[in-house]
Amino acid sequence: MEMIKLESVEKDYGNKKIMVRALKEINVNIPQGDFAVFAGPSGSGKTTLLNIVGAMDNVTSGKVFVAGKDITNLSIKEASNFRRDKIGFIFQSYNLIPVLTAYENVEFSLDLLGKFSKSEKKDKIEKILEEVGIQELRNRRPNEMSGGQQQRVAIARALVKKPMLILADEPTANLDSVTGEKILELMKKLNEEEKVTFLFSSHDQLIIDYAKRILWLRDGKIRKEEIK
Ligand SMILES: Nc1ncnc2c1ncn2[C@@H]1O[C@H](COP(=O)(O)OP(=O)(O)OP(=O)(O)O)[C@@H](O)[C@H]1O
Repeated sequence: MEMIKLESVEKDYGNKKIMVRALKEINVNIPQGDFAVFAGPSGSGKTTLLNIVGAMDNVTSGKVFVAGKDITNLSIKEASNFRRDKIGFIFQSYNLIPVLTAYENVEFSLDLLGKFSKSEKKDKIEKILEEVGIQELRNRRPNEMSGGQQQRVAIARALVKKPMLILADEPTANLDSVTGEKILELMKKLNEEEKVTFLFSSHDQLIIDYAKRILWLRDGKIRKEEIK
């Protein structure tokens, strides 16, 4: 099954006077279970594409399908439900809630779904904290953890609801290369064992090395698709 399908996607920012065409005639097919990256220089359109796939931004023209659903013209409410139910997000700046502990940050993601009891949540959270290797840090707040540890919490938060798709925007940008590699190994394991589809945006060579599919962007166009 296709997890992501983009058909003739174009994206303009601005108005008639000052217009930036951020994406031009983008056609993409990413199958379920893939480990794919949008790669390319700064300003080439990577983040814009990731935001479109995550229903955080609308296209100017073209069609967007994710997990078999047409998400091209969702209302604000539909888009937010779609993100909550189908997608896990990981950001370069982690975006954890500072007043909550690691455990509570992960719990918050399940609370949004509103369908699990306290003990169901506990089982899921403990399992995922162990899987990402931070069980002993469960009571720490973000400012009491290293960058790599915070990124593990962010991964646990994205994964705990078992999303079909994880979107990760430059997830290794703030990590040293050893920590970045550990995080990527973890993501690869989750991709292989849990069959979660990963889509990255990055110019980090490490992510490009790990990716199974590389979509090379330049000036808002896909210049080359590389499959390993
Ligand atoms: N909100 C916005 N308003 C106007 N132009 C924008 C906006 N967001 C992005 N752009 C423009 O769209 C183009 C693509 O930007 P985008 O952020 O998607 O690139 P990127 O490849 O993710 O870059 P980086 O690696 O620097 O994050 C750039 O020319 C950028 O200046």
